[in-house]
Amino acid sequence: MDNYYGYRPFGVEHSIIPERPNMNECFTVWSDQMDLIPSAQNIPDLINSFLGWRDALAPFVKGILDEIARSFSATAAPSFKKTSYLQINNSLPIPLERELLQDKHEDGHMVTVIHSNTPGLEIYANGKESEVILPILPARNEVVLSPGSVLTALTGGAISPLYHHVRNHGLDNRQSLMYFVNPEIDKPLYSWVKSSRNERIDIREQVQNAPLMFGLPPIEAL
Ligand SMILES: O=C(O)CCC(=O)C(=O)O
Ligand SMILES: [Fe+2]
Repeated sequence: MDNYYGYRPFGVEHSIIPERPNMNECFTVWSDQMDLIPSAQNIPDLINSFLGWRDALAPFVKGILDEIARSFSATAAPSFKKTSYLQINNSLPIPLERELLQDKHEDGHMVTVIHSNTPGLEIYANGKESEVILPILPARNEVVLSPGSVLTALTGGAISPLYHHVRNHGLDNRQSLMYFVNPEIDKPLYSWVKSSRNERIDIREQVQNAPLMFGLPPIEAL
């Protein structure tokens, strides 16, 4: 797929249906694979800021995931660097008739670390069908950690995915920066909790194929 690494224009990615694309353009940095980004050599400052942010977040994410894994009697969380990526979304200024910049979704990853500079993000506080929808705006020195359906699979359903959408406030300078964290898939990845048939399920296919729901290609181990 063109436009998967580096700059991705508006129109490629959707949350529910392709006819309603997410109203933002993106820039993504996957793993350490700078050679996949067109013209990366011309934008070293941008790339280095992305990697600096990723390297600051990775130990924090590992600490939290290890703690969760241990509470389910797993030794540690799976490695995640090669299958995870940073993405900045630049929201497009559009008329308020379009209520949502991104429709309701969960990210389909293990966790997402989010920071945004202006309001818009709203969470379904009591699960997918929640009637309580709360705006979330991290302070300048805060991030939001959002669980996705891969963590749900790992925990046998104990941790639900956090459904959210992005409201259009008609702002012309809204950016959000996400670290989308996926477990590596070079060897079987078993859920931490046994199924009702007393088995541990290999969840690699789920990890790999989750982005298809947004019109994006499967996860690759880079
Ligand atoms: O823009 C935001 O605040 C969140 C973006 C988001 O949910 C996503 O890209 O998956
Ligand atoms: Fe999201």
